[in-house]
Amino acid sequence: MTVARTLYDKLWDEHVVHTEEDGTTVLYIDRHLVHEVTSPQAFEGLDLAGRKVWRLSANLAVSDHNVPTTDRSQGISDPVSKLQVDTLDANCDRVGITQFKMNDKRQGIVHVIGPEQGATLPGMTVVCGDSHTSTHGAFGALAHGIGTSEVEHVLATQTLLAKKAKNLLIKVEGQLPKGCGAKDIVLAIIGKIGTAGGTGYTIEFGGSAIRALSMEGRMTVCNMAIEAGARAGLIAVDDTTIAYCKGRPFSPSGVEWNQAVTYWKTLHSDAGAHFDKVVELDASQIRPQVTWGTSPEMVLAIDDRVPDPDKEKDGVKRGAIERALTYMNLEPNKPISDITIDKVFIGSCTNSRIEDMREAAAVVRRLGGRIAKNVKLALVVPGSGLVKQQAEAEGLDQVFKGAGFEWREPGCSMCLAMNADRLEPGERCASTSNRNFEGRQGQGGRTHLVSPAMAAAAAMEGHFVDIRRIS
Ligand SMILES: CC(C)[C@H](C(=O)O)[C@@H](O)C(=O)O
Ligand code: SF4
Repeated sequence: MTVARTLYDKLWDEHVVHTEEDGTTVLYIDRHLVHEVTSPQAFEGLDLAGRKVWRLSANLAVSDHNVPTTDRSQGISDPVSKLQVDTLDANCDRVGITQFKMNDKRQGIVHVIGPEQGATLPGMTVVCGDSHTSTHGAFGALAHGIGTSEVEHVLATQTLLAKKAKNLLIKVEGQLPKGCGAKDIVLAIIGKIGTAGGTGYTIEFGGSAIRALSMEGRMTVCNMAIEAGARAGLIAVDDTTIAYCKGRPFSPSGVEWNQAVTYWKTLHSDAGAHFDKVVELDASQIRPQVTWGTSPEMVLAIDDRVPDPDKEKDGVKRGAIERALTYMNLEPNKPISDITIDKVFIGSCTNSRIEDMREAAAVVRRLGGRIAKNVKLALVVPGSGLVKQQAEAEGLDQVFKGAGFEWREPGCSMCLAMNADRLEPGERCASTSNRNFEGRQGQGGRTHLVSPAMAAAAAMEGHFVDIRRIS
């Protein structure tokens, strides 16, 4: 009798090259995604050791963190950003790695372009020197971030040293309320289990609410597995996965497609497979989520109030609440819907895919008019040139621009302050990204994480609004 295995067990077993007695394993890596921030020293190390890239075709590179999102015809003005982007170009040209350069239509955020190109496929091991590589787990791929020295290791050997994590199943059953989506699911999960809830585990997201999500929604959920403490998040392969992969540039075709699909259909946890921990959420109870503090677990629903530290008995937690409220400049007990904002950012590898663009544009259309007077800047930054092209073909850019939003070129943009897009000290932002740490979007900037629909509504009204009322 064969032992019932989880999806994670299957993906792991399939890629083991060798295991030491202490569990240290040499894992074969199928896809290596490369960006400009974490690769320079890796290429340098390779060079110094006189090594070559083991399997060129397994690599795909793109610059995303440092690229400007405004007119690119004049190049990059910031010297530090320019150096990083130029270095990746030079490294890829020299060793022969396929790269989508800054002015290539296919350029975009690494976690958007991998799936879009079919470079991320079910059953693969996918790594990248970036913590949000967990995104690719939405395809039933074992995907996680690695450090710069590991980037070098993967380039040189096509393998990674790893230890197996435990299995955590997060089941989200039932139907989401109107107006709620994947971002609300994952923020609610993090609110429940905390930012350390997934530490030491690979999370499999399951249940009817997860199965009902599109691939875009599934990527949003897996993207934030890392914010729940897990390096990797997974979702079982089903017809939605297979339909998404069909016909993409790097996807197999013909006989190979049929063979691949046969294998991909086995990529789910077996009935009776053992999970070390199981967490359950009722989708019908999820409300539109807004973070109020400086960690993704500091999250509440739109109809809640800012926490009151005086009501917290645990001294450590009280201190954390007080510190977060001071940084965020929020008074205890203030209704979340009364929080006014200065800027809006719709983008990032969490929420910059075509469905996110559609979701935000639909809210703008429904509310009509222009962005609120107190909103100084509302940015919409598509995740890739191809997302941008598709959105423009659908007229979404016109909807945004007509309402006073800025429609930008693809990149990480205001998700983190590594390029020209940032918050000024004290500014408050409704952001569809994944991290609300102190200074994340610019020194002294204040970030509230929300869904694309919630961000669009906040831009139009100038404060957070209950999207359920306008859905
Ligand atoms: C710059 C990069 C290493 C970093 C990451 O690993 O996630 C960034 O993408 C982020 O989101 O903070
Ligand atoms: S969009 Fe943000 S979270 Fe994603 S890779 Fe870029 S900086 Fe990191």
